[in-house]
Amino acid sequence: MAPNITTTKAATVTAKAPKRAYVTFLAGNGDYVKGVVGLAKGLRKVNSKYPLVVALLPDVPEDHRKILVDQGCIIREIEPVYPPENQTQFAMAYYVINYSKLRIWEFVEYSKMIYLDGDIQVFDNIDHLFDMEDGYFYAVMDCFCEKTWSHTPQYKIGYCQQCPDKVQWPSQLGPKPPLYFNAGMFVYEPSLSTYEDLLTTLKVTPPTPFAEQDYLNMYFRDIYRPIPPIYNLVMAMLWRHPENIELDKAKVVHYCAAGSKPWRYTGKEDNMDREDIKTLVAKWWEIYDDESLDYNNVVASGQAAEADEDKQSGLQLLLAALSKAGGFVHRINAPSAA
Ligand SMILES: O=c1ccn([C@@H]2O[C@H](COP(=O)(O)OP(=O)(O)O)[C@@H](O)[C@H]2O)c(=O)[nH]1
Ligand SMILES: OC[C@H]1O[C@H](O[C@@H]2[C@@H](O)[C@H](O)[C@@H](O)[C@H](O)[C@@H]2O)[C@H](O)[C@@H](O)[C@H]1O
Ligand SMILES: [Mn+2]
Repeated sequence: MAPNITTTKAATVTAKAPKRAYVTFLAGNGDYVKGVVGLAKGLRKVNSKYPLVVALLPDVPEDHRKILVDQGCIIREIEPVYPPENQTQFAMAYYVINYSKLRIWEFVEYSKMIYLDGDIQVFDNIDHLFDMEDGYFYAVMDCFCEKTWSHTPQYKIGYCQQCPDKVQWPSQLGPKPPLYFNAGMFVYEPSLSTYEDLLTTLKVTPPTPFAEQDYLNMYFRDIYRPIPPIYNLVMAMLWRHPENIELDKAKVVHYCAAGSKPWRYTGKEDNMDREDIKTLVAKWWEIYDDESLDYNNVVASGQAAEADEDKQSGLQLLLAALSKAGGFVHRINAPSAA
């Protein structure tokens, strides 16, 4: 077979493909930037094809922005979104800033995105989630068993959608609530009309304890499709519903249990002395500390590979010419897909 010398990089690059990216959210000058760095390196380790966009609030300091750019992230500043004034107690005080996550619907240069919290790590490639059918909102079902849920009727009667048959939903409480997702990870399609409607509807919606998570659950309830818990392992599942979890198959881990953020981990809080938790925290640090996953190092080795490729294609042109001229070249490898 003659080498295909007409397949140039430029030709491949201009082929139109829907744009996709991962996206996370960063606020403040604290240590969550470490979470985002860890996530960027984790996505690189599993060879994700798509970049990580960081939607950040104006209060993220310049040195943190630089760290992120140096890690290959695309940074996009967003304006904070505040819920209407109200007496509501959030499950955590800082959840109030999480309404700002709604701005990511504005990123319409991408047709589909996967949102990941900064306290998430990926241990396996999940690019295939972009191929799921358009028109739905995909996320993993949450668990209602931790203290953070103590304000809810679900918690009070011991009902959890993870084991819906253990405690039956009492008819006195009305119809069973719709499936409820954890908003630390979801697959969605940016859209300006959805974005505007999300923000307009928020203005007339009283804030609730789980902030934007409750709101997104309400807003997308008709198009929500649950995906398996391996795509967002909410840590409490390990002790609340071990029968629903295959830890060795988990692709995405969400360090959301109290005391589990790897960069703050002390092991002292409830359940934090478990061996599985210690291992997951150690696995996060392994990625964070791995210098070979730093963007600069990966780019450098990538450039070296590209240079080799260029040399190779130059060589191939030469060989092709020679083969035409003399026919003494028996076998030439076709260039690898650019
Ligand atoms: O000071 C903060 C608090 C939160 N976040 C972002 O908001 C997300 C949601 O908060 P968190 O993950 O702490 O909530 P949890 O999942 O533990 O309930 C984080 O992952 C970060 O992406 C942040 O950047 N800075
Ligand atoms: O602002 C609301 C937040 O709500 C969520 O919190 C989780 C977490 O706090 C666990 O500790 C609970 O046990 C769990 O059930 C609960 O849903 C998301 O992880 C986060 O991204 C954000 O949307
Ligand atoms: Mn989180």
